[in-house]
Amino acid sequence: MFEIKIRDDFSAAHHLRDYPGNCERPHGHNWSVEVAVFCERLDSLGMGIDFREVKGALKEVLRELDHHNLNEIPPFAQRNPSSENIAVYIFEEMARRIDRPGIKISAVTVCETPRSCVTYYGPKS
Ligand SMILES: Nc1nc2c(c(=O)[nH]1)N=C([C@H](O)[C@H](O)COP(=O)(O)OP(=O)(O)OP(=O)(O)O)CN2
Ligand SMILES: [Zn+2]
Repeated sequence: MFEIKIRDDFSAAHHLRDYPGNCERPHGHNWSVEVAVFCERLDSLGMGIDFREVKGALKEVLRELDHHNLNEIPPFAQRNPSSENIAVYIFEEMARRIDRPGIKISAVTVCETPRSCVTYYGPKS
C-alpha cells in the first residue's frame, strides 16, 4: 500500500461569519494544501498514481479558489470558509476527479500558516 502526496497553494480573502473576534473582518491567507492519495498497488511503471495526474487535478480545483473572496463563491455561500470547510470542499472535488478501484483520496490538509493546519480524512464509512 502506498500514499502519494502532492502540495500546492492558493491565495484568497475570507471572513468567518459570526466569529467572535477579528476573523469576522475580511482578511487574506496564503493557504497551503496537501492532498494524499491512497494506492493499493503499483502499475507497470512502478507508480501508484502519476504525480502529474494529482498535480493537474489539484491545480484545477485550486483555480476555483485562488484570488477569490471565498465568501462570495458558491461553495461557501452557505457554509463558513473555515480551513475545515475548505478541506472538505477540496477533498470532495479531488474525489470527483480521482476515484477508481485501488486509488482513493485519503486526506486533505489545509494550512492557513505553517503553524495552523487541519486535515480531513473523508466521511465516516
Ligand atoms: N479551527 C479553526 N480555527 C480558526 C480558523 C479556522 O479556519 N479553523 N480560522 C481562523 C481565522 O481564519 C484567522 O484568520 C486565523 O487566526 P489565527 O490562526 O489566530 O492567525 P493569526 O494570523 O491571527 O495569528 P498568529 O498568532 O499570527 O498565528 C481562526 N481560527
Ligand atoms: Zn482567516
